[in-house]
Amino acid sequence: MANRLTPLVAGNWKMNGLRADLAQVAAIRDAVAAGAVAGAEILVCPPATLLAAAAQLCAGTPVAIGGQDCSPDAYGAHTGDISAEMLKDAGASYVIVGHSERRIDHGESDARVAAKAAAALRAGLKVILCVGETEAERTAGQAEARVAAQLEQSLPPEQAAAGRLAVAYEPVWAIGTGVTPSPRDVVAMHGFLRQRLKTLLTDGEVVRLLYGGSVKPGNAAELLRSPDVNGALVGGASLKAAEFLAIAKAVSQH
Ligand SMILES: O=C[C@H](O)COP(=O)(O)O
Repeated sequence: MANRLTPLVAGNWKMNGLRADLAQVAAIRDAVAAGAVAGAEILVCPPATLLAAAAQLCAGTPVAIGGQDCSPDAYGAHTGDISAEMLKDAGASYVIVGHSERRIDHGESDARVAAKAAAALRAGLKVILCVGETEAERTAGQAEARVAAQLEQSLPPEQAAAGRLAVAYEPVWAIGTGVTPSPRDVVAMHGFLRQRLKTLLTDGEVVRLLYGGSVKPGNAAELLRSPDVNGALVGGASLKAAEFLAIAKAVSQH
């Protein structure tokens, strides 16, 4: 049966944004509060330096704020790291874990990603777990095997995850490149991930599956229209409120 889950449209600002850019968060908040994207849940994940201020701007509104990563540890001698508890305390309700930029830049293993997801859930956050194959893996016909392995090995414990997990499929070769899979390939991979989730989790049918990788206002409707695509994880196009809102509108109108 096709899923009819409330779509989640998440903006990942990555290492972008100064205090002046909080005006974009305020613009998103105002548009969402005015009902511009009714039918979709909206999340902004600014850099850690802006998280508390963004959360303050959006307090009491439907716009959620999230972190881009968290430590597997709750506190301690881990210079530069930020715990899930700290994100929660700053006003976050979500955190992204296992983004390919973290996996590649910081050598994060599936086991470490799973520990981060578990830590986030323990702290009371919702989790967006990212998976995705490289171009070489796709060319070698290993895309499904790769994302299946990442999914299985990065999942937090089932009981903790219930109702608080989303999975983002982000082919590494589509991130920030302007190149996307065909809508047909997105449908195929999301269908595959849905089947895997149903095998791995009792609530696998209702875990939202987001697509990420060069989503823009011009391609959002086409890329995100399948019933197993339950939203988007948007990078570059989330930095400007107008572009992000245009994507959210395209998603919410499905
Ligand atoms: O987390 C977001 C993704 O990595 C997609 O980034 P992008 O929209 O800039 O391609």
